[in-house]
Amino acid sequence: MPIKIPDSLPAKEILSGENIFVMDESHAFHQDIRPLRIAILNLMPTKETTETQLLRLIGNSPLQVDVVLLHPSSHTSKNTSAEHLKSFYTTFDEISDRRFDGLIVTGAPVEQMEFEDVNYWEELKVIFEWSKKNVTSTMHICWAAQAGLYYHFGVRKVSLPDKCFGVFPHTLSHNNVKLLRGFDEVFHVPHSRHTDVSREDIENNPDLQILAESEEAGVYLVSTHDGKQIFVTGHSEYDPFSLKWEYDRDIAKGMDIEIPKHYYPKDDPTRTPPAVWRAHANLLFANWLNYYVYQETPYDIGAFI
Ligand SMILES: CC(=O)SCCNC(=O)CCNC(=O)[C@H](O)C(C)(C)COP(=O)(O)OP(=O)(O)OC[C@H]1O[C@@H](n2cnc3c(N)ncnc32)[C@H](O)[C@@H]1OP(=O)(O)O
Ligand SMILES: N[C@@H](CCO)C(=O)O
Repeated sequence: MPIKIPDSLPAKEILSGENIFVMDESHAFHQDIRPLRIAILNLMPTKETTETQLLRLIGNSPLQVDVVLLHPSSHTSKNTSAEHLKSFYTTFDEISDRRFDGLIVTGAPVEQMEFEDVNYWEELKVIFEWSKKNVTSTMHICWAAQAGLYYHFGVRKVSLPDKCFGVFPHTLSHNNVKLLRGFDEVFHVPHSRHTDVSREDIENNPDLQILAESEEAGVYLVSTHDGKQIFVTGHSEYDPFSLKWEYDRDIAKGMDIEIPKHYYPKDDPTRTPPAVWRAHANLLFANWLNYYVYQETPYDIGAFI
């Protein structure tokens, strides 16, 4: 939340220069407050786990948030019960005439397919197009970041020789960007994917900026200059044991998979992995909700764009 201080206090100029969010009295006086309306398009097979992870992060905010859970109507879920979807989820056609302050599109285990072979791709394209006019800011996570960068900007998806799997150190590629406010100079994020986004395509696109990256895991955070679209290639929302669970699952299937990097103490999978990315995850979501959603969205959501 912004600090409200008198218009003429000297600290105002100093803090504004440091990109600390300061709101003067006249602006604060005119600010109306209402709950935020956020939609989560959950493409993960493990929907209950993912919705819990994302709600935990969204819930860590002083703002009231009304959440609408969406699943793709063109895909029949094998791993989430129809009862769960019927009780808690809706579909895009039910909400397409509404506007949202924020939209989160999750990852999906379809990264090794062509986008066009994913059975909800046509529906997702419609949702991506709709989001440009009907959502103040959209956060795309993991596969959704690859899909969104491809759909909106033609950025290619690239296969990796080995799965990018582990918890990697990241650094900031930009200063004074609101999404990065309060980030440590080095922070950690889990990644778990077989594909990457083309850095070259992102760098050649004047509408995109790389905000954070990792020597080992590559590009992590990308945004449009206006912050309406945020692309997150890792899984900051993952629980402490998500990577362990994926690793154990793949070993049980007999897959030839490397141990997640920088995860288990001394790379020993019998030891308990510490979660070292929680603070980053909370800050990323808090910054997005505050600066890109709450501060940007109009009070009268029906009236924008
Ligand atoms: C790059 C990223 O975004 S990473 C995020 C993805 N990570 C995860 O989902 C981790 C957890 N998931 C898992 O461990 C596994 O997917 C499991 C255990 C849930 C199921 O795995 P499997 O039994 O091997 O595969 P299964 O045949 O059930 O299909 C898995 C999922 O692939 C997706 N999928 C497969 N084929 C298609 C297709 N043609 N079109 C769209 N989605 C498809 C679906 O989401 C499907 O699950 P769902 O029907 O419940 O939505
Ligand atoms: N995170 C995924 C890989 C990408 O589909 C998994 O290991 O299940």
